[in-house]
Amino acid sequence: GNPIYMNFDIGHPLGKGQFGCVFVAREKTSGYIVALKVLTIKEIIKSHTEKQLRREVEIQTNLRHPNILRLYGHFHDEARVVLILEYAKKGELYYHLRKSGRFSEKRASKYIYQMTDALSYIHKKHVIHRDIKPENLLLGMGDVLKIADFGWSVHAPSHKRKTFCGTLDYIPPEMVDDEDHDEKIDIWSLGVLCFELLTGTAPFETEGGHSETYRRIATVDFTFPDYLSFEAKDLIKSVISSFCLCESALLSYLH
Ligand SMILES: O=C(Cc1cc(-c2ccc3c(-c4nc5ccccc5[nH]4)n[nH]c3c2)n[nH]1)Nc1cccc(F)c1
Repeated sequence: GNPIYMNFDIGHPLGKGQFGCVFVAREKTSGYIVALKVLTIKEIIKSHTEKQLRREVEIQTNLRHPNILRLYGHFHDEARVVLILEYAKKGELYYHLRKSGRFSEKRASKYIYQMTDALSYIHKKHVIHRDIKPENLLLGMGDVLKIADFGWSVHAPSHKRKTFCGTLDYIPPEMVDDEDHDEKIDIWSLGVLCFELLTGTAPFETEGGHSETYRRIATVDFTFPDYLSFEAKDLIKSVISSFCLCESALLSYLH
């Protein structure tokens, strides 16, 4: 029969993604609106992202959560791979943040709540996103947040036991970087995202180069604008510093 993309009326491009372009499309029989992401096989091979693509398809196919963009399926011909993704009616969160400069605490707290719900769902499945940022977030109807990209997500390392019995001195480096530490990377990003939604800027953003930014992250060197409520500052401080605390506590113990 016809190649499967004949089942879709292809509409306008929605955006040029990292690895390919995304089009709005309507499935002919059901009239269902979707986002089709077209990746050329040549590009996938050239950028050696085949393994990452397979992992992302596998992860995203198995995730079912209102705040995680659905991957309905995928198909390919000899030249390209096409992903059938959920269409998010209100587009990129980043666009709305730039347009309004910064969100009210009421609006930002709704998005952070939805993010937290989605993160606890994927962490229970031992999936870590590792790339939470406004550019990877979309908005569906009713202002529902949708995590769109799982390009850098991984399955957390499987652990025999949670706590170490005996001294820490003999544990290998890979065990130091344990699952809890990994999941905390997403929580750290949640703190950074919270700051960015409330102020329109990233907390450690600097005009200087990367080294300046790294220094500021390592020393948790950021300041809050005056308009933030005590609660907002308290939440961001506790989320960001809890990561540093456990990280530095563990490392200082080991040296
Ligand atoms: O590549 C992505 C993530 C992704 C999602 C999208 C994307 C981009 C835009 C939209 C939109 C959308 N709706 C809009 C409304 C107005 C303006 C712009 C809009 N974009 N809906 N759904 C989308 C989905 N681009 N890239 N996932 C992926 C990649 C490889 C394997 C896999 F299993 C998943």
